[in-house]
Amino acid sequence: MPSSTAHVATDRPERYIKQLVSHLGNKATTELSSDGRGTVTLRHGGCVLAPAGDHLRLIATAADTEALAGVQDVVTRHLLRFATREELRVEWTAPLRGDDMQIIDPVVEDYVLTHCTPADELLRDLVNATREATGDAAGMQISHDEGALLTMLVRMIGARRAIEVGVFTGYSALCIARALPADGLLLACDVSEEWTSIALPYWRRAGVADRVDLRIGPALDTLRALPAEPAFDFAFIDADKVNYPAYYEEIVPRLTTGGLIVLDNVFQGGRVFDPAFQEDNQVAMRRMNEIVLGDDRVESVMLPVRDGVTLVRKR
Ligand SMILES: C[S@@+](CC[C@H](N)C(=O)[O-])C[C@H]1O[C@@H](n2cnc3c(N)ncnc32)[C@H](O)[C@@H]1O
Repeated sequence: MPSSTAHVATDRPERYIKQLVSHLGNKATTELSSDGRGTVTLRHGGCVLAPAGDHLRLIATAADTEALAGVQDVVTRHLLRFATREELRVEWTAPLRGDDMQIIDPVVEDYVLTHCTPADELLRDLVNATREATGDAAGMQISHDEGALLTMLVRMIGARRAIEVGVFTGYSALCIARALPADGLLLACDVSEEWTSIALPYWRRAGVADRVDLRIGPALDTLRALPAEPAFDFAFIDADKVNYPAYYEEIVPRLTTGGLIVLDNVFQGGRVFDPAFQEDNQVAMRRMNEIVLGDDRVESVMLPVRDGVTLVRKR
C-alpha cells in the first residue's frame, strides 16, 4: 500500500485542515482531533493532515499508486482552492511502500551511533565473535546505541530483577546485566543452546555471569511458570514477534509499579505502517502496538531508535 508525503509551507496550517475536513465531510469520512490533526478517508485511500509549525504535513495512503494519485489530487485541489491569500506549493514525494521506507536517515543514524558512550572492548569482541560464529544471523544482534539505551534505562530506574526474552549471543543481556546491582538477577530466556553458549564467556569476562539465570526453552513456558506476582523491574522483549502480545501479557502482572518493558522491532522495517503487509510477524506487531496504546495499566512512548523501540512503564 503506497504512501507519500508533502510538506506545505504556510503560517496557517490549522485553518486549512479545518476547512478541508469540514468541506470534504460531505463526501468522505473526516475527523478533526483536539490537537488540530485532520483525517480524510476516501473510498480507496486517505490522507492525514497535521499542523507542523510553519508547515502543513500531508500523509496520503492508498490501495495502489493510481488511487494514491487520486487522493493527492483531491487534497491538493481543495487546498489550492482555499488558499486565496497565499500561493501554496503542494509537492508530493514519490510513492513509497512500507519496506522501502528509510526510517532513519543514514547521516543521523551514523551520528547517533558515534555520539553515545562508545562500546568497550568486551562488547566489540562479542560483536566480532557473533559475526564469525553466526554469519547472517548476526543481524539479529541489537545495535550499540540500543544497548547503551538499555544499560541507561536499567540504571535510571534502579532495576534489581530483570527479564530478557530473546538472548541470541548475549549482547543485550550483557548491557542489562552490567547495569544491575551485584545481587541483581537477569532471567534470560531463549530456545537456542547453540547461540546462547556463545554468550557465556563474555558474561563471565564482564563479571556478571552469576546474575544471569539462563533458561533454555520456549519463553512463554518459562514466563508462565513464574509466580504471578510483581517481582521484576525491567523486561526486554526481542524474540519471535508473533508471541510479543503473549509475552507482554505474562510480563505486565509480574512487573513492579514503575517497572519498565522495552519492546524491540516495533516498526518491522516500516512494514507495520503499511497495511499491505499481512505476514504473521507484521500483524502481531501491529496488534502489540495497539494493545500497549489501549492498556490503562501502563504509559508508553515509541522511539524511532533503529527498528523502533517502545518503552512501556507500569503505572
Ligand atoms: C533478535 S534475536 C535476540 C537478539 C538479542 N537480544 C541480542 O541483543 O543479541 C531473537 C532470539 O529469540 C530467540 N527465540 C525465538 N523464538 C523463541 C521462543 N519461542 N522462546 C525463546 N526464545 C526464542 C531466538 O533463538 C533468538 O536468539
